[in-house]
Amino acid sequence: MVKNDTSDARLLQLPKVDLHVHLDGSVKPATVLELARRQGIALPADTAEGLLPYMQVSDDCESLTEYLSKFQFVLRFMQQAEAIERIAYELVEQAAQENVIYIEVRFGPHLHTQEGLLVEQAIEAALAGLARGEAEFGVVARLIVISMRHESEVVNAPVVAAAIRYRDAGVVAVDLAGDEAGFPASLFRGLFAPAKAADMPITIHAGEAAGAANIEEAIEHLGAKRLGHGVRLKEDGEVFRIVKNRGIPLEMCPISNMQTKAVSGWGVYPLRDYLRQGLKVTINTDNRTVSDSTLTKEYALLMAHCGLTIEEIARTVQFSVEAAFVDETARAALMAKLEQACRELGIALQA
Ligand SMILES: O=c1[nH]cnc2c1ncn2[C@@H]1O[C@H](CO)[C@@H](O)[C@H]1O
Ligand SMILES: [Zn+2]
Repeated sequence: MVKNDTSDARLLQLPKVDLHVHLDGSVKPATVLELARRQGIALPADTAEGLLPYMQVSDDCESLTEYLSKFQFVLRFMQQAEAIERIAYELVEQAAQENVIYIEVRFGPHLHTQEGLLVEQAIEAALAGLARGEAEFGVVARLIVISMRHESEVVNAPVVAAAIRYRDAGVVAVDLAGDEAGFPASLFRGLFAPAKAADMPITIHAGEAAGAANIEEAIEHLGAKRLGHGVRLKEDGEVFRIVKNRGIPLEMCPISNMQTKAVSGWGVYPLRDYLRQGLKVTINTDNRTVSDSTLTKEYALLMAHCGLTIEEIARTVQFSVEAAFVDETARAALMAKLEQACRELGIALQA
């Protein structure tokens, strides 16, 4: 990796926003050690280091489905409210360590009901952990509730309904995640109709493991206001124009996109082209542990491999603030923080 010392120091200091990060993909291995001990669950290794192969993908990961298999291991330890609360709190802590000022954490509450927890209890636990983190570290932290593609509507409809009920308590949006190639967006029109009707923001994982048709479907029929990944947008000029003309932000996650083989390598990663063609590109971690990611690392890799300038990185943070699911007062406060820091760091922002 090419390193530029000056820009590296500024990358760490730059205020950041993470709009796309999964709770269950961002658990610290050391926390699993403690939770396993407390919950009486046997582990395949007795050090944090030794647990990594069970929690992180390796470079030879071949697909999104292989990537998703990593989540089974960690979900075993996330079936109790205290565990969810703690992991949410620790995710805010991890974010604070690299100057994240705003984070939208997402999780699928139904994945945490294997031992009797209710969807509502899982949501409350995650919200409590985020609130504790926000109070302690000063990172504004909100929750996005996920429905999983492989789950039936009988499971997913109550998840969307619960998300809508917790709207004023810190749930800011709903999402669809999981196996995109196996379950196209068109199957979920009915599922998101209540969120649309309630004017609850919707973001959809689309154009990651399947083509641009899923992006069009997510926007036109599911009501997506933002897109998770959207890497494969370039495959269809018409869909590209829709995304551009409507200013729909892309939540791109470069390291994850390399690992799931959404693209074949950094040389053909379209993020910089999208940015230069006027799309509202944001940069996110997806899964801090599974992908071994931080925003600082994502930025450095984009500068090294795709030629992004630090000004372009800051531009994407500006897009993230604009795309955040917050009210206008909160947005203005975040923008002011970003602008102030950029002045101090000597990074020119677009007016
Ligand atoms: O990049 C991704 N694409 C699709 N699904 C994902 C990705 N990362 C995580 N999950 C899925 O979302 C669930 C809830 O957080 C995780 O358990 C995982 O199955
Ligand atoms: Zn994701």
